[in-house]
Amino acid sequence: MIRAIVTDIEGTTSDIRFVHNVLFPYARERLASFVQAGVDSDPVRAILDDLRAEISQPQATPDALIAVLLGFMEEDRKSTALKALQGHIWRDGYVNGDFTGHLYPDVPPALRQWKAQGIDLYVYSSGSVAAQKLLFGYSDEGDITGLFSGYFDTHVGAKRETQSYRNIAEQIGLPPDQLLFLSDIRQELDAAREAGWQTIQLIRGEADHESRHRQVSRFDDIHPEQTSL
Ligand SMILES: CSCCC(=O)C(=O)COP(=O)(O)O
Ligand SMILES: [Mg+2]
Repeated sequence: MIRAIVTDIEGTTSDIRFVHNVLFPYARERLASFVQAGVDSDPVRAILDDLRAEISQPQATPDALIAVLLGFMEEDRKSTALKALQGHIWRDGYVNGDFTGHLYPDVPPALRQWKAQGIDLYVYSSGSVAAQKLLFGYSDEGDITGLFSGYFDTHVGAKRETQSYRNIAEQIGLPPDQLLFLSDIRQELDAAREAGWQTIQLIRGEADHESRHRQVSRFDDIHPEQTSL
């Protein structure tokens, strides 16, 4: 029996094009000036210190770190420091109404139905917890953060590592076979399955013929009350 559902964002609840064509360029264009303006105070100061630790360069200057961050953005590196910084930059965009967090239309009704069935809902994304709360707080359908019982980011580990799902299960406090992970990425689902979780792959675009996970194209094709997913 499924007692909690943990969902990915990019490619699962939300269009990958929103993340790559709206959020990432918005952060890239503002990254250097945001860092330069905030270099002497938190949160920027703390994020730069975390980045120095992440790259083992304790003496790196802010300009050098800006270059590292832009390089990370280029390769879509899931750096915890980069993700924290992006979350702070995106805040302005959401608050100013430059964009709203994209949600596939099938997502909010399904989340509401699962919640009404007594299933707890969580988010796990490489985007920082603050960024996740912004996306769902300023979503196409308004603030839907009330549906979620908790959020996880790379502080629990990377999404393709099995230990991350063990850590999340421990924090949620449920046995892994009562947890369902939803993602578009086969390797993330493989890691969750390895940790004993149930898994479903969202296929919002291109088919994935190498996957051994059950596949659906919409949230309303998911029926967690059925024992056999
Ligand atoms: C909180 S929305 C932005 C998501 C993000 O920054 C990202 O890199 C998505 O990565 P994921 O591993 O969740 O696909
Ligand atoms: Mg994804």
